Amino acid sequence: MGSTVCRTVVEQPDMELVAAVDPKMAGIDFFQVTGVRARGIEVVGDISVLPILGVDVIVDFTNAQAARENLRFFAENKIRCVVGTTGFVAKDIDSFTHLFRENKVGAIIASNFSIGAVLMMKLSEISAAFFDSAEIVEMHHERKVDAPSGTAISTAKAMATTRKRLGRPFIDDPTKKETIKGARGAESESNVHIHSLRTVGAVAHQEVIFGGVGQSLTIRHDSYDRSSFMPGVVMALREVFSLQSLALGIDWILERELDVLFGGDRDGEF
Ligand SMILES: NC(=O)C1=CN([C@@H]2O[C@H](COP(=O)(O)OP(=O)(O)OC[C@H]3O[C@@H](n4cnc5c(N)ncnc54)[C@H](OP(=O)(O)O)[C@@H]3O)[C@@H](O)[C@H]2O)C=CC1
Ligand SMILES: O=C(O)C1=N[C@H](C(=O)O)C[C@H](O)C1
Repeated sequence: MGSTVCRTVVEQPDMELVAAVDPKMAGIDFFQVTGVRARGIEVVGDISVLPILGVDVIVDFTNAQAARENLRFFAENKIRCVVGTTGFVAKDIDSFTHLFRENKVGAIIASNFSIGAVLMMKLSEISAAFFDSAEIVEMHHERKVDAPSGTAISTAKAMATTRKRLGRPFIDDPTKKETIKGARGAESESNVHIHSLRTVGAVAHQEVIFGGVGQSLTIRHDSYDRSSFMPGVVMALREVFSLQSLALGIDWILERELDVLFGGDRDGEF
C-alpha cells in the first residue's frame, strides 16, 4: 500500500511527496523501493525526521503495533494523519480520539478507503433494519496479518448499531453446536458472525448476506487491485485539513460529494 500511495500522491497536481518511511529500507533508492519515478525523494527509516522536513500530513498503512506509536508521535508533533492501518481494538480508537482532540490535530482513520466498500458498509447498516438474520464473509490475500479484516469489523459494528437501535439482535442459531470449533465464524456484537478466508490470488472481498423469510439479500464488494483504495485516500488527504480532531471512516466525505454532485439540493433523497 505504501508504494501505491506514493505513486498516487506524486500524480496529484496539488500534492507534493516529501518522503517515504520504511525502517528496513532506509537509504535505499526511492525508485528501487517503490517502483515510482520521482526526483529527490528519500526513503527514511525513522519518523522523527518528518517534522524537520516540514511534512503537513502523513499516510500510515503499516500494522497496528507500529501505528500505535506513529500516531502518538504525529499527534504530539501536530502532523495530520490519514490512516488505513487495521487491527486496532476499541481501546486504541478511544486513545487516538483523545490524543488528536487534545492536540487539536486533524486525522482520519478508515478501515477501507474504496468507495464501493464504503457504500457496502452503509447499505449493510440500512439493510440490518429489515432482515433478522445476517452473516459477513470476507476474503483476503494470504499475507494479511489481521483477522477479521478491519472492514468486516466496521461493517459488523454498523449493523449491530442498527439492531441495538431496534432493541433486537440478529437471530442466532438456537443450538450453537459446532462439530468443528470455529465453523460458525467469529461472533461479534448483536449476533453478527464473521467468516475470514485467506487465499492466494485474492485482494480484498466481502459479502454481507442477509436472510429473511423466503428471500436473501447479498451485498458484495470486490477490490481487484490496490488502486481501488486510492480515490478515497486522496479525498481524505484533502479533507483532513478541515479537521482538528479524529474522524472515523470516509462516509461523511461521500455525503459531501453527494451535495456537490446534486448541487447541495438533495431534497432528502439518498
Ligand atoms: N484502509 C484501507 O483501505 C486498507 C487498509 N489496509 C491495511 O493497511 C495495512 C498495510 O497493508 P499492506 O500494505 O498490505 O501491508 P504490508 O505488510 O505489505 O506493508 C506494511 C509495511 O509497513 C512497514 N512498516 C512496519 N512498521 C513500520 C513503521 N514503524 N514505520 C513505517 N513502516 C513500517 C512494513 O515494513 P516491514 O515489512 O519491513 O516490517 C511493511 O512494508 C494493513 O493493516 C492493512 O489491513 C490495506 C489496504 C487497504
Ligand atoms: O489488508 C488488506 O489488504 C486490506 N485491509 C483492510 C481491512 O482490513 O479491511 C481494507 C481492505 O479490506 C484491504
